[in-house]
Amino acid sequence: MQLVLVRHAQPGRVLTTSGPADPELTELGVEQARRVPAVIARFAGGEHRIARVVSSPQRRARDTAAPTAEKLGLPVEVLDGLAEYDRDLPAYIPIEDAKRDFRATYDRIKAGHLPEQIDGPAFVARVLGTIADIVAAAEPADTVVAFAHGGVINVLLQDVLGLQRPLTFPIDYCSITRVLFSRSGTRTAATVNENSHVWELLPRNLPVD
Ligand SMILES: O=C(O)[C@H](O)COP(=O)(O)O
Repeated sequence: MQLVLVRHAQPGRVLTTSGPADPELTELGVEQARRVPAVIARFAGGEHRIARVVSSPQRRARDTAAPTAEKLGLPVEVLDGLAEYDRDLPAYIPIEDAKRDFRATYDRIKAGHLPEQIDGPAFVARVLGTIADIVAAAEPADTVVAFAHGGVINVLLQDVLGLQRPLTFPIDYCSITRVLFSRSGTRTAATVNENSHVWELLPRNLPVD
């Protein structure tokens, strides 16, 4: 089966809140999310079918999933285990803002490490367990589309590729990463961070005023 992982679109910045930060998409994020359905629909055809659309419970992932699920005529199945490592934190700073305003946090992520306050092994076990359940429930010709997060996608890639650090890859908003699971148990990272469908909508590629 093929697992197509889509990182959520750009969310807003939430700095102070009484509970966990759960930002909505920005206008740019909504536009990015609209680019996803046409790309995903190409994975259906022949004996291949898109069997499920699953999502992290966080709003930025669910709202990114919505246009794709609508185009496919499938529900968005929320899976708690696909939540990002930051789900209980009271702040969300988009990575392009962190680069400017929270340099130490940004540098730590870019060096491949989860934030200090995160229980890394518990996060990895929760994500890998959830993905193992998705794979076990799928038929060999199925594609499952999972809307998730940079950390979730990275720790799966770490496991599949045997990498040392949890956060090796820059995973762009609405980019697509595909992992193949064979009947015999072989796992293959087919593509990582495919982003041409949103290239000019990525913050670093926007026109400079
Ligand atoms: O890149 C980030 O901002 C962090 O890894 C948080 O993950 P997310 O933005 O993909 O939820």
